[in-house]
Amino acid sequence: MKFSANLGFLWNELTLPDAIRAAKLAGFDAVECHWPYDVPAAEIRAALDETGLPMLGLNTRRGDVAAGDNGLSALTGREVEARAAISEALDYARATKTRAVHVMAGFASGPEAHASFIANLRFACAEAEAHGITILIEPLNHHDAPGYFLQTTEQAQDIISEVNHPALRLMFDCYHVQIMEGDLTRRLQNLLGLIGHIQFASVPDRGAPDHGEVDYHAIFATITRLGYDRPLGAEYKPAGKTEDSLSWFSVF
Ligand SMILES: O=C(O)[C@@H](O)C(=O)CO
Ligand SMILES: [Mg+2]
Repeated sequence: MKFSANLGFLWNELTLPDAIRAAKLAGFDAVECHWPYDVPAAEIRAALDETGLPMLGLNTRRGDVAAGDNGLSALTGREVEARAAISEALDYARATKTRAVHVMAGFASGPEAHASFIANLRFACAEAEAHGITILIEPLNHHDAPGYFLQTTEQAQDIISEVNHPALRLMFDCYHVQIMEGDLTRRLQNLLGLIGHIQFASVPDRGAPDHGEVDYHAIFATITRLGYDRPLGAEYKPAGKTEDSLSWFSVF
């Protein structure tokens, strides 16, 4: 198996360039992050070049986090901000050779929110395609993100088929999908052609994948059997130091 360190959670006490170096030292094959915008892209690019690790993904800005925003692209009336966030993320991705941008929907519901999300995703896909960047959408669970627009893979599947653009893919985060829908093995199998990236964490505590209600031995075996060989995103919250949370790494 190949693994990507999600630096939003792993080594998040370090600067992002140093976290990239720590992931390399620990033996990860790739990295991904959440919101890298406080760090000049050139510094990230230098750390990636130095370590040889690819950056698999980053997220669009959430908006006004202090006011409760968690993404902008499904927010009717906030299209200008949403598209600025998408363009900013794509520029940052190009400058760092990051492969995918996760377009965050935000807290919203209903047909207007759906229409806004579709229109903003079409904008994102058209911009991304020219640069070979993938656009990801990710269902989040309703305990961690109550009221988030995108909550299930079924809803994501409908959105992907309505947008109907080759740049748009599903971020299948096993942690969120297990909480909302379960049936991980069948869902991975059925959605394989739509999946752009897979992430994992224990359920329900979002820790390392060596405990909890999901048997990651079985899930990773399924992913391998399906022929998916890209790095899987370790997006979990270490109980202590990241280095002390990595015993699962040699097991899988
Ligand atoms: O699962 C998550 O929370 C992340 O993948 C993310 O990008 C949104 O916060
Ligand atoms: Mg995730």
